[in-house]
Amino acid sequence: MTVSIALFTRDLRVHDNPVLHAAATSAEHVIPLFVLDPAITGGSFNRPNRAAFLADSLHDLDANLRELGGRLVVREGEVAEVVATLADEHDVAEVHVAGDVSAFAHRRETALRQRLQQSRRELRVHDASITVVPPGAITPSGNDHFAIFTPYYRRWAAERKRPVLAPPERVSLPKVRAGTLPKTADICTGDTAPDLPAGGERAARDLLRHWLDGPVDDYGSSNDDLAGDATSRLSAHLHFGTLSATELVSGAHGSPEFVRQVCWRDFHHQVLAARPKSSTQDYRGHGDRWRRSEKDLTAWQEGRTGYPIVDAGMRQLLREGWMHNRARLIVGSFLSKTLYLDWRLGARHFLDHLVDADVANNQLNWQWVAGTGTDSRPNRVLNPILQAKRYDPEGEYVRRYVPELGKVAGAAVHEPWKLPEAMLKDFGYPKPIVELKEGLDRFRAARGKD
Ligand SMILES: Cc1cc2nc3c(=O)[nH]c(=O)nc-3n(C[C@H](O)[C@H](O)[C@H](O)COP(=O)(O)OP(=O)(O)OC[C@H]3O[C@@H](n4cnc5c(N)ncnc54)[C@H](O)[C@@H]3O)c2cc1C
Repeated sequence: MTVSIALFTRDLRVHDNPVLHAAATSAEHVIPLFVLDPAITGGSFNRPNRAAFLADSLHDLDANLRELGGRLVVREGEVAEVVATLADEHDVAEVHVAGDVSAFAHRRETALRQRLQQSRRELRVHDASITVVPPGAITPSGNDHFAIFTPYYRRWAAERKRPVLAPPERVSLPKVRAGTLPKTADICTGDTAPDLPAGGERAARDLLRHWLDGPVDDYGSSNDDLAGDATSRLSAHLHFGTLSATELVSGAHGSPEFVRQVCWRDFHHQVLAARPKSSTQDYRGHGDRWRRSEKDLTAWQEGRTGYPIVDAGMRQLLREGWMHNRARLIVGSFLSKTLYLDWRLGARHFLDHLVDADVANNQLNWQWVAGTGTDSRPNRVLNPILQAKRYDPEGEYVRRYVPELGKVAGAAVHEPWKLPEAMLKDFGYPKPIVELKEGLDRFRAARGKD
């Protein structure tokens, strides 16, 4: 009898899963394993919104594996130790795991390899599981990664993608104790966002079907329409791997604008893989000496800056654990440029609340917005009023998330300070915490651009 282990990390699905597929075809029996590692549950990345999504996803994965004749095996403990012990108990020949790019993932892979080597067992790492094109698989001449998106995208688009894999026909377990599927509270305590989406592969596949059935065709013309909410909302599923990016791209090939956007995800992963320190250190420093202001930071976090479009984005984050990409760009520029506060503070707040947050996409998008990353125009500053009028022309998005301004019709909602003083007071909405010109002058001076 041969046994393999499929170690799930952030590939919590049975469809198009190279790890599960290889483990199930390389041995007669497979142990589909998830390990709750205290290094994760005790770390600063573990937050209620993602914990709830993870718990949903694990329960759903278990249900999907049961339909294939198996179930999810759960253990708690240090991952390399747990896997090695289980491998010894069942005389496992191969352990399969997805390749990943964060510093934690690198440490996990090294520890697993070393620990398994002690008992001459093999670790097989599947690099095209989390991204479409494995990080490092394509490089420009003379560099170990692409630092500019457009040339990366050209090469990425031309690259041959692996075929989409069907779920294994059968998942046959050896006799093994299943362990206990965790509830959200077992992973992390604290309040979740009131309108948090559900996790799990079934929810992902419902969204995918709906998305590919029509909305994806309009992506190029509507992805920046804040009120239209016309993006896929698949980001958390891509983060937890309840949907495979390869399958998404393969199904969406008729919408090149959408596929190009998904490519940003691979782009940031290959930057982080080559420059692990860019999760905390400037990718391209400008010698910034960021301001410090608890008051400004709190106003931004709570959505009380006095700029309705910024506040709407920040409150969407608190309500849903998710924010529209255009709003992320606006609030990010506002924090790091208009307020000139350290991008790491913004990234930290996003990590605390975003259900889709991951190190590559969050930290490197923050660096892009702050001009310390891969943006070729690092000193551009988004004017929140112009952005609001362009991407929320009727003010609908703002009224949805800033109810105090619910009675202000049309685009007037973007400049409440122009309303009669008494009316504004009645609404209880704050005055702007900074003049835009003051913020712009300060930023330009700091970057030596005045
Ligand atoms: C400051 C800031 C922080 C961000 N933090 C994250 C994060 O932690 N996690 C995250 O997944 N995305 C992040 N993004 C990127 C983007 O905002 C989200 O991926 C997107 O809003 C998710 O919604 P959607 O699934 O409807 O996207 P869609 O527009 O439908 O796009 C489809 C998929 O493409 C990928 N994608 C789209 N845009 C980007 C991008 N700019 N960078 C990387 N991948 C992208 C995502 O996986 C997304 O789900 C951030 C952007 C900014 C400006």
